[in-house]
Amino acid sequence: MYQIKLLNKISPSGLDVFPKGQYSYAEEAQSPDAIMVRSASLHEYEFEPSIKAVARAGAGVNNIPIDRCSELGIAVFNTPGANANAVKELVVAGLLLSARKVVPAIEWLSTIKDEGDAVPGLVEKGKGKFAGPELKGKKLGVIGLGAIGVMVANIARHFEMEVYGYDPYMSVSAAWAISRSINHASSVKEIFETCDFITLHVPQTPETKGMINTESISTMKHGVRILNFARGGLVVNADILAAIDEGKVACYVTDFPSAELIGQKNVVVIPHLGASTPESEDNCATMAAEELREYLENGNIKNSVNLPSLSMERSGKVRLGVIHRNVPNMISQVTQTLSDAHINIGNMTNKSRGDYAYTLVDADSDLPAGLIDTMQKIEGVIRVTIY
Ligand SMILES: NC(=O)c1ccc[n+]([C@@H]2O[C@H](COP(=O)([O-])OP(=O)(O)OC[C@H]3O[C@@H](n4cnc5c(N)ncnc54)[C@H](O)[C@@H]3O)[C@@H](O)[C@H]2O)c1
Ligand SMILES: O=C(O)[C@H](O)COP(=O)(O)O
Repeated sequence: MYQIKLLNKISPSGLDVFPKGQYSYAEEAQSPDAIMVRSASLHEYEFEPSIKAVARAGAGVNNIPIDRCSELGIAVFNTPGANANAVKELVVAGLLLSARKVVPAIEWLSTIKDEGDAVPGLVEKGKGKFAGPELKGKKLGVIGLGAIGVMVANIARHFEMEVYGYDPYMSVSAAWAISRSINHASSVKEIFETCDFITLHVPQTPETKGMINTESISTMKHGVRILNFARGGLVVNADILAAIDEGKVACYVTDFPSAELIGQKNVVVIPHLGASTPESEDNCATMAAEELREYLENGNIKNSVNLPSLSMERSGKVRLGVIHRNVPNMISQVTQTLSDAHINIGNMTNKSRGDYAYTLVDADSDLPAGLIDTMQKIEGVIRVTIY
């Protein structure tokens, strides 16, 4: 029986992917084979030795200690694109909220709610202070052209915005999906200097952390509107609040609340609702559960963020999955261990990713006792699993 430990609320339609009688899932598990998580932080988590995989039902993996997982031989998965449409739709709302002052206007209405028949007149008299510009004809800069950024760039064209996109690592599939009418920015500086609206769609990494700060804001247009539906850490809150105070930034819309942002003028704070739709919660949970099943049952890897993608049709009697360092002589030592035990290899495949590599072997006969221990002791082998 495989045990899945749930560290966040996971959509039931994803949990239905796990066959009853073969899998159990719960918030507590004695010896979990895998973890399913959304935004809960695993940075302080003591991984049980039984854990072979972590599946993030979502996109961002900055809540997971990827390097530590790799060293423990734990495969980390995410669900690319599964919640992109939900985020895109909320970004559209964010664009409009950043321009049209709808939030403070609604708040103002509650101050005149006891004025009886005078309300309509007060509205017409007072609404002027909530006027805001249209999107049409304005320049939108999209930083990060992945699953979400491409969708945002494309839909903004339907508002007749002039769209600029920046992503030095853009994937081929994103390049196919983006509209030809999007202008290619060759540097992030070009986005900062050119655009009236800037929206962030990059992961939080050491490279992107704090990218919106006093220095970068100083290169932006006066009255720029900034949207952050990616991660709170991309923006230095104190710097953006100071820029709002000076009028340099007209509005900051963020999906990542913190105490200093809530209630501030010209800041719209949303409680991390980007992916909170039933559709995207189902998509993410289903994709994550399918990835886990494929890995736990067959050792096949799809959508891992720390190990290579690798799948092989099942053949032979026993399958071995070996996570090892990406250094010379590993494959030969793995195969030598099998040949020393007179085991014929029916099929095998290997792929590397950065410092790590993964070898899948289908053996034609049962493995003798002790073989796994012998293989596990090879220097550079991190984890050996039988499937
Ligand atoms: N608000 C939410 O609920 C919510 C939901 C989903 C994702 N997110 C956040 O949004 C991020 C993007 O999600 P996605 O699904 O589009 O991911 P993605 O991996 O499809 O796209 C990220 C893109 O950023 C690009 N990139 C990386 N570093 C860059 C840099 N320095 N400059 C420019 N581009 C860079 C990558 O090349 C990639 O194309 C996630 O990492 C996550 O942090 C938030
Ligand atoms: O990176 C993501 O996928 C989002 O931030 C969604 O997070 P959530 O699953 O906690 O809503």
